[in-house]
Amino acid sequence: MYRAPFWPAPHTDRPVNAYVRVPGSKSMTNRALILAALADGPSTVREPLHSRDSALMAGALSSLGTTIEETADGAWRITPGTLRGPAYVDCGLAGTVMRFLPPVAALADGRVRVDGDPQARNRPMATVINALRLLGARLTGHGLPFEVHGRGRLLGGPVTVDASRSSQFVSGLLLAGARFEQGVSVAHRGKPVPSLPHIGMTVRMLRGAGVDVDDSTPDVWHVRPGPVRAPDTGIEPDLSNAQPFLAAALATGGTVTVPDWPGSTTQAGDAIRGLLGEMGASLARTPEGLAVTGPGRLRGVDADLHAAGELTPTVVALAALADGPSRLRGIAHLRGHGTDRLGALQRELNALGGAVEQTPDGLVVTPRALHAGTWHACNDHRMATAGAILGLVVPGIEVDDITATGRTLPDFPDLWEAMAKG
Ligand SMILES: O=C(O)C1=C[C@@H](OP(=O)(O)O)[C@@H](O)[C@H](O)C1
Ligand SMILES: C=C(OP(=O)(O)O)C(=O)O
Repeated sequence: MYRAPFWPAPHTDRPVNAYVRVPGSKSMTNRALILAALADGPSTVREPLHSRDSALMAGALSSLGTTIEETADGAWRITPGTLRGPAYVDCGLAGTVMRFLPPVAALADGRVRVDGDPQARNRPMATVINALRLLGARLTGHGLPFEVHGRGRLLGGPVTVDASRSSQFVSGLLLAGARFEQGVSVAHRGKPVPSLPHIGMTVRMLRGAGVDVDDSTPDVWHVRPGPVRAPDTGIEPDLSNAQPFLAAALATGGTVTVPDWPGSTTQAGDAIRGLLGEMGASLARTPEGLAVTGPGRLRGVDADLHAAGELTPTVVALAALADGPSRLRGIAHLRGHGTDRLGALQRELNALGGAVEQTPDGLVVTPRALHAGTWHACNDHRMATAGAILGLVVPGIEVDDITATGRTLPDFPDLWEAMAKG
């Protein structure tokens, strides 16, 4: 079996000063691909993310009959086709593929088998499968792997789901909903839905494609049936992928600038600005981009990350280096991310001498002197980048599999090494 070589995390005694351009947003790229495949004509996705998660989405849509061509400048030209099986969809470990693709597969004519990495089988999926059944689809199975037996159309209509474990359950149904005969009305019942900005992104992008969406009542979303007119879409830089680089400025007391930070955005990752500010960073929008400068003393935080849980591994890495304890709340749903992120962060940090405790809905991090050791990425891109942040200031940390970053940022090792060298 192939084993990735351990990656000695670059270490520096100097403040990092760097300018780092990050590629396109995973969440926007994969939504744009779905909308383009469901549209009534060809469209172009400019500056898409090229990574494992987006390649899996493109591959899945291609296997269902969509034509996706790469242009010389790395854009994707997408020509919708009649959706049909038989097809095989590999979700890898990508939540966006496993939650967004099945409603599209339900519109296909023929059998579609959906599977992913062995670890993906632990991710919550029953909500998607049950909702599609209630909307008129025929599926076999209760989680990955499962099969969708489509008839080329889906009735749609009202459905109630419990989306407290993932906002992606809602986004997936909304993205395909305009193509259901009755559209879709999704009502959430249960504990609060996490990652709400991501549903905001779904709604914004649907409206950009001419779809009528009513989200005026909390926890209820109506998508009217009608055509999808995918516009040519430019993808913003991935703000969740920018976070480890910005964190390097805080960890080392340096300055990191990320160009093209959007003035306004639906990306949940934008919340990193407020968190870094609370930890003591100064932030400035300069002509070059968003510049973040680390403080002399890094402060602990008490933060509710319910809306932007994907920031947790970075915030935990910084919290472990801070001058006081941190409490992170509202993130019980991270136990169902690519790995159980709460368990993994606790285990990996404590193995290096840290003091992390789990609470029912989060983590308490008490800074301690950390020592050299191996950081296990658990196939999770954000676990891998958290190990890299710690390695910048703690000598002798190696990440067991830095290729885990390939899910959303295959260039991470090169970008990080260049940043650390200065
Ligand atoms: O819709 C999306 O693009 C995403 C939604 C969020 O998922 P959860 O709601 O499952 O946290 C987020 O964590 C994930 O990285 C991307
Ligand atoms: C949780 C994440 O991804 P997903 O749910 O899309 O796999 C993430 O990117 O942090």
